[in-house]
Amino acid sequence: MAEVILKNLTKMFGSDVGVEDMTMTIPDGSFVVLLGPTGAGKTTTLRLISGLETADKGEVWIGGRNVAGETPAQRDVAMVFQQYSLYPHLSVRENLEFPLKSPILKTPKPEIDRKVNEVAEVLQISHKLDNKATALSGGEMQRVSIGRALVREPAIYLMDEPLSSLDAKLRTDLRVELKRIHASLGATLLYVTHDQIEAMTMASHVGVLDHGRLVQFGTPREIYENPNSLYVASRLGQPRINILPADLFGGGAPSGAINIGMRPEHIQQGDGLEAEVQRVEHLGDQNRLHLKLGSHAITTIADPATDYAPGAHIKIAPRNPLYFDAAGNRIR
Ligand SMILES: Nc1ncnc2c1ncn2[C@@H]1O[C@H](COP(=O)(O)OP(=O)(O)OP(=O)(O)O)[C@@H](O)[C@H]1O
Repeated sequence: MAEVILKNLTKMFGSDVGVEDMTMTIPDGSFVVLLGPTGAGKTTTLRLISGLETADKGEVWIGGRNVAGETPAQRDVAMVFQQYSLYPHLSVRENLEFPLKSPILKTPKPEIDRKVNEVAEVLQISHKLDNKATALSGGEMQRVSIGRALVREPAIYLMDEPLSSLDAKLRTDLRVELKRIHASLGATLLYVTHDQIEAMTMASHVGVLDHGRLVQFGTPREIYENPNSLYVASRLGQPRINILPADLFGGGAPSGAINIGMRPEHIQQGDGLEAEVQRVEHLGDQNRLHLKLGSHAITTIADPATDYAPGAHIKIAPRNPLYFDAAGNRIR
């Protein structure tokens, strides 16, 4: 496995920004998750690393090598797409064997069998090994395409929302498996997802993209607790952070603050301003309260034993709030 470094990488599509001046180090053995809304440049970043796309400017370094001019095969990356990409005329086993049969790798047959069986087991598709790839459900096909990446030990795995087409149970299982595979292989992974839980549970580092630019890079905890902008603060956290006028709760806001940001769990109850409960969601382990404070909607959480009903009044005050200036930059 290898460290991957992007230096001032830029890719334009006509006047549309794909990736702009991106500099990022993906440490050897890390699990980096890219977050950002649609069009932020996540897929383009993966395609530039894999060599499926050529940069206008900047460099990609894999394992200490500038890979400019190398083909995707020479770069030794394994890519998993959101949509499965299998050879329909081959069986599941043949699809899984395919990457190992590459003339560059020259993998011995017993090693191929061992790898294929092991990966099939992890992905719960052992009983389908002799099926034609087309005789599978969508979820099974996606597992085979993940398997085709996992049989190899490339410099880096590049995964573009690989679990998004799977059902909730399988997603949870595979999340755990991917994390285990990452730990046991010491693999380097760059992973794109829109799923908060995937990002928070799997990532060693999170990179947040905005219009092709990397706007913050850090551990999931750093990104969650110490976002450098309102944009980054809004990318993690479900329910989302509450963004309100900075002076809503009276003094205390630093000069230049326009907005106060309060995560749902950072609202103290029993003190402060009176809000009205609009709606309560009972989630089992917690109650989610939707409040109205003047004209503002606020979401917070409460102990599952509480029995607030719509119309009830509750006093709230910020605890460890974040403050942002007019441009959305964090000021405290
Ligand atoms: N082949 C292409 N031709 C033209 N424009 C492209 C091409 N690929 C990407 N783009 C543009 O580049 C920008 C970044 O796209 P990209 O697919 O990298 O975003 P993304 O963050 O992966 O989005 P999503 O979450 O929807 O997959 C978008 O504005 C997109 O329209």
